[in-house]
Amino acid sequence: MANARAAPSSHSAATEQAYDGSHDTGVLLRLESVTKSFPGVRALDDVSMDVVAGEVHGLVGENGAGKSTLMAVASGALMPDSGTVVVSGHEVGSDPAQIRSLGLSIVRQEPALMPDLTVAENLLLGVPASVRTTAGDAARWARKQLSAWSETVEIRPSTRVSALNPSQRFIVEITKALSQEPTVLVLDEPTEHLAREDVDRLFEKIRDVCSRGAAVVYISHRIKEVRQVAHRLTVLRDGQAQGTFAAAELGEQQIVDLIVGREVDTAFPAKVTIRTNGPDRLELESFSGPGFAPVDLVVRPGEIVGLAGIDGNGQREILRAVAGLLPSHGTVRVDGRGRGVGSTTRAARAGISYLPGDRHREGIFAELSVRENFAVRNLGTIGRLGWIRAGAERRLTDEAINELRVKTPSTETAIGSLSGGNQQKTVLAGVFASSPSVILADEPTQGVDIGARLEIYQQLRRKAADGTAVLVLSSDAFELAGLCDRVLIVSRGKVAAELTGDDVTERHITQAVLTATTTRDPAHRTRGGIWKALDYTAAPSFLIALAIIALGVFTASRSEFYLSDRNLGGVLALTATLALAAFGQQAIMMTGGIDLSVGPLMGLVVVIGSFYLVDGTPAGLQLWGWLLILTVPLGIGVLNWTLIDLVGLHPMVATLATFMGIQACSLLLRPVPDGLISPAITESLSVVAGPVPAAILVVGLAAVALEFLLFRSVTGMRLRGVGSQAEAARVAGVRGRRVRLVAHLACSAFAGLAGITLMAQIGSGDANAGTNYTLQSIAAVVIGGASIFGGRGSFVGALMGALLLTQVSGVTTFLNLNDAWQSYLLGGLTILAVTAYSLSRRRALAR
Ligand SMILES: Nc1ncnc2c1ncn2[C@@H]1O[C@H](COP(=O)(O)OP(=O)(O)OP(=O)(O)O)[C@@H](O)[C@H]1O
Repeated sequence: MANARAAPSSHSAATEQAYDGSHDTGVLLRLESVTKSFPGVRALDDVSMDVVAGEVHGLVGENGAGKSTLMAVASGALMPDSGTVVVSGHEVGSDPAQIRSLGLSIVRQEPALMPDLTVAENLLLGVPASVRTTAGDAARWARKQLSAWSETVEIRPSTRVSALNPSQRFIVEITKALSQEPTVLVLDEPTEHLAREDVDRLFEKIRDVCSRGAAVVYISHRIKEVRQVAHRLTVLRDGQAQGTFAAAELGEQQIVDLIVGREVDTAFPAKVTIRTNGPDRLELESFSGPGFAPVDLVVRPGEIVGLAGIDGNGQREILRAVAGLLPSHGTVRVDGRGRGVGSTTRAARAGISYLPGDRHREGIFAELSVRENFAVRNLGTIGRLGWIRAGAERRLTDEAINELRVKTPSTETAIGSLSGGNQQKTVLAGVFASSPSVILADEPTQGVDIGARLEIYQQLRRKAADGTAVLVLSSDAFELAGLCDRVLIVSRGKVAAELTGDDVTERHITQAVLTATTTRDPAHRTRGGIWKALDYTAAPSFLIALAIIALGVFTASRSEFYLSDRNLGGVLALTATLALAAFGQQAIMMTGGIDLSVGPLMGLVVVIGSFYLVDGTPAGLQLWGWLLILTVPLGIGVLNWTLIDLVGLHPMVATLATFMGIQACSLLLRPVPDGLISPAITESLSVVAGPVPAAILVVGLAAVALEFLLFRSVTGMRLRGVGSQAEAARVAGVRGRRVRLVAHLACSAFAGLAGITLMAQIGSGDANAGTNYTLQSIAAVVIGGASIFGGRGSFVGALMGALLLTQVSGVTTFLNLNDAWQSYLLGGLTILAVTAYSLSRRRALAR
């Protein structure tokens, strides 16, 4: 950025290329008169733009100008109010799958990845079937795709996406887009989280894409990058196109003026040294944590200190440990006080305020309004005696968002609907207003437009001048050079160099980062330990097996009858029934749903059987009975799906309604238990092989087959993908509704099968026979490792969970415990399992 003011430029005839159709033959993406409004805002107003073969087309504009919305329309994710989209010569509607098959790939500001799926699975699901390999070959194929990005890439195909840091998520997203060999590649602020060497790699890929005749749309606020890479650029302002220009003919300042539409000062605020006799504002002494060795560091009042380094060298971990987000050892002093941090509450109490680098995951509460997002960081100022002072809240919010020029229809708008840059500004406004002693800022200007970027630099400088210590982490050496008084170069977990005074330049920082040669202390590598082990899919089954064996051995030592054939056979038969119900519950929970109607449905099957499958019923009528037993559950599955997916009811509400409806039908048909099921049928359903019921053998084989389907087939990946992140799955071309329909049908079908085995066990028509199975099936899958939020679980885990629950119900008798113990044990086990699994997931998340 030049230290100069420039006059706003007009759209000179020399730079603007009016499109006269001469490029028609090479147009790969055409947007014509596209208009799109959201409540309170016209995001796009009659915007037209052509992207031609072989070019990089820059798309620039302030935060909220409409760039992402335009590309969402181009990729089919959003339906425009009017206007047309033509991709590779075909006029298209809002059909992401069709547009993708025509060769348009998009890398969004927030990667559309499914967090519970592995890197390989995300890559596989994200590409069209024509490019895709088989599920069994996914790991090898993914490794190949990733190594095309870089031979030294540190992303393993088997790692869950939830454990990746933002930069790695972008690399996976870009790799996914590139592996489709796109005709039009849209990159929406791809470099905000990338380290310098990855930016260079990306530019190389962009050149490759163009050299094979495809086109790239490049959205960025980094004008230098846009000028470096783009052939032409289109400027958007307040939803209107300001023209398309040949990039080489525009200077940096001209681009800035076109974007902002007014005179902009692009100078960094002057650096001022403040001298005080007081203690250092922030002091780290022998401060160590996961990913970095003991660090000594001070930030004096009024100082802005930068942290630089190649991504993954520990600089982010230092910042996060000071913020209390990572465990640490050593001393942190703020104004000479304090000893350790260890938690975010203690950090906040010490006056440390953290601006997260991962805005989507840690920075915003997407469903809450702009006002609430601001307020949550300033409860100390706007709260009194536990209550929010509405007047102060409104006033401070208005002031803060005006200062940073947050573009929002109102402060009551949900922050999730703002453009990325405006979200970032809101989070920053909250941090600034909290008047902290120390500001830790991780990539403070990510996604922020040029005008606001300068405002942020000025605010940081003003905060520093007021005595706040500012520690900034940025992958942009230019930003660090312009903003910081000192820059620390972190390499392999250690501070390898310090640049001060005149040495704080972009060139010196880049040079120091690239030449830093410390060695990492092996003791400070990240440790996963037990939590990481628990995060593996098979871990719950393993733990349950241990619990079953321990409980079994203990009970057998107390009662010789426990290991009798009769008891074991009984436990296994009951397990088969519960496991079948749990398989159904698992299928639906995998998609993020829940089915409360499972139990009554089992009861209804028993009731139907008690009318048609009794001795003396003609064969034709028995056949009719079997037909009903098999089809009624499928009908219930369709009904549940209709209520949830088509009518829009919450799964809990919808299936509670069907729970009551089915129960009422069963009670109407069988107000009291009656109707003896034909012994011939119950006996044939209760065949045993030695002490082992055939049913449990079939159920065991089914669990293995289902597990294989879940983890080794594209269908299984889709099921998990929809539950893990429905929107990302949709972007990946997965038809969520269809997947949920299959899950509902599977759930009810398994409940029907469980009803049949239950019928064999109780032998007569009892409307209440199945009701307990609803909660038990949920408990079994949760103990088996499923997440009630979807995306995680296991059929083998569900079977093991069912076995443990059945075992627990039985052992109380052998241990002479009263019946209440069944509930204690059941509740205790569920809480223990859920706590262990959710802790393991949190600990396994990216640092
Ligand atoms: N789903 C939505 N609901 C409501 N408003 C929306 C939605 N998506 C975008 N907007 C609004 O449309 C306008 C344009 O947003 P868009 O994300 O396209 O801007 P942008 O140019 O990409 O900005 P940035 O550079 O900050 O990413 C903004 O005012 C934004 O708040």
